[in-house]
Amino acid sequence: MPPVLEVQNLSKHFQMHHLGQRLHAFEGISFTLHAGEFLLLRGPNGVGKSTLLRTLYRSYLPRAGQIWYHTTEGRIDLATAADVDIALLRRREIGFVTQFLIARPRVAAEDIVAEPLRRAGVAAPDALEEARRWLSEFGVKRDLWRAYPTTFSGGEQQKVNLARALILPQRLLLLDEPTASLDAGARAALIRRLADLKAAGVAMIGVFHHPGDVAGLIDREIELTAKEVSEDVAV
Ligand SMILES: Nc1ncnc2c1ncn2[C@@H]1O[C@H](COP(=O)(O)OP(=O)(O)OP(=O)(O)O)[C@@H](O)[C@H]1O
Repeated sequence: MPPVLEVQNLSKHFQMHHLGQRLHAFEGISFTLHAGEFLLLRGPNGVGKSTLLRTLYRSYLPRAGQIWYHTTEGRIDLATAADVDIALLRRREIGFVTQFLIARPRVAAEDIVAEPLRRAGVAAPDALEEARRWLSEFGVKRDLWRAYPTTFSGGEQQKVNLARALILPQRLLLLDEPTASLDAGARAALIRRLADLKAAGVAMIGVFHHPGDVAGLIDREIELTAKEVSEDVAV
């Protein structure tokens, strides 16, 4: 079986023009990830963990390196793929889970959660039933299901976000501190869901404030180390 992801010599820096400096987020990262594997990213604050996840998701472009994502039709380099291909992969195969919900005005919590299933062709009543099951699983109170999350507390928004992000198994999940500010019940529900997804073959790369939460899931770890800031000279 080919891997899901092969990352080769990936580097990223930020050009800080106002300071005349360049900040090296990470250098020469390489790893291979197969279906059902869980990779933990570790390291102190500001070392580049979120930046690496965002680069893999192609929210950021790397300075150098390849991000080979293997599909049934061959492999595609996420570092250089066309935006249209990235959009398609994000819709169908690659998920990014953060603690932040982008709540839209006047869309009910249960509709936000059901949307990925509706898009995948699931009939509306079935999608809604499944959405309610996940809202319940993550501990969102029943009387909030028809309400608009724009007014929810931070933790409630996060639960809606997780229910939506994890309702449909994807091939690759990027997890950026999804447990931050969750209560114990929701944290346990999240870990159960991640374990089920892993067993179903979903490959995952995650950053966790408390890695002990996911200790039973981790197959491999990468420790990012602090990089120097250098003078901003032309490359
Ligand atoms: N868009 C940006 N422009 C400039 N610098 C940035 C940008 N995004 C991140 N950085 C810088 O890159 C470094 C790495 O940030 P990142 O958020 O990846 O760290 P992290 O390891 O996830 O930190 P934490 O554990 O605190 O969440 C930080 O010094 C940050 O200020």
